[in-house]
Amino acid sequence: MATLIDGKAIARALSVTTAEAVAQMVAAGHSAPGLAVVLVGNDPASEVYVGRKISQCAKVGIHSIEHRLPADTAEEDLLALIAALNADATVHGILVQLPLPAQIDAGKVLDAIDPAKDVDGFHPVNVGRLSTGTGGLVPCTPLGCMMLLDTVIDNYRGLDAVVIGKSNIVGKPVAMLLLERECTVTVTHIATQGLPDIVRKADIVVAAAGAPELVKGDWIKPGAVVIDVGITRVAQADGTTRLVGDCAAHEMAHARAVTPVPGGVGPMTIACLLSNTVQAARHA
Ligand SMILES: Nc1nc(=O)c2c([nH]1)NC[C@@H]1CN(c3ccc(C(=O)N[C@@H](CCC(=O)O)C(=O)O)cc3)C=[N+]21
Repeated sequence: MATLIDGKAIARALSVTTAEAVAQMVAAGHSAPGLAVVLVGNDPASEVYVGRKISQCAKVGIHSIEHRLPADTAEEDLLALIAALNADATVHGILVQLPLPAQIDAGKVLDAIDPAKDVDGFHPVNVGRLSTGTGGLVPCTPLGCMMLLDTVIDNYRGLDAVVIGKSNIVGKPVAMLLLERECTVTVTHIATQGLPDIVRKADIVVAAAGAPELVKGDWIKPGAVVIDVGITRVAQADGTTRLVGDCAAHEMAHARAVTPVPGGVGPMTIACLLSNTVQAARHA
């Protein structure tokens, strides 16, 4: 039976370390790290995630400031808020929840965040730093994926890693992190031809296509490690809903280890956000 990688427990352990780091900073006479969370509009999923981020901040001693803006906010008003947060010395991290409403150019907004406060790691400077392996803030979900992999793999050198999904938020940065560890990395996506056969070669599979149960059991090589980043709420016959990942979870028994959905990558994303906030505060 495949080992279930307990993302909840690993995230909890990381948050304990983060809380200790915060306590040390405060004991040394510094102010607590501050995280500004910006939510534009009222997408229900975003509200749930933002609420979770805020409550986790409180648990580790990070001072969070929530900025809620109406769905019809003009781009220039959001840019003005970002400028104010950049200039505010009590704010060490800035997170603008995505997706943004259609009238706002998300690229412009991410470009406007001070790279030193970009705890999501989405600013082009941090993307460049990741791709050259020269430090910077690393996106939370990819960082969390690597921490989960680290619990079952100690030497990545020469392993075949297949990433499914080419997003700027997960697919591309996680590919960079795997490459840094000297995996042979193949980045695939929903239009990749012969995807099952490519995945069959993988020692490590990171599924981040946002396509529920795309990856079947017979795509997975026996002994492979599977990180399931996908999280989609699907309706069931009885009218209730459930969360499903990008992998057919019940078909993964022959894998060496798998992450559950929920309880896998999701909790790590938030724990890494808190950890990035402390890192940004330390540098400041
Ligand atoms: N600027 C920005 N940064 C983000 O990091 C960001 C974002 N925008 N927009 C949306 C996505 C999605 N995301 C998740 C965070 C936590 C869980 C999470 O905690 N999931 C739990 C609970 C799932 C549930 O019950 O809903 C789990 O998987 O166990 C999931 C998804 C962060 N995102």
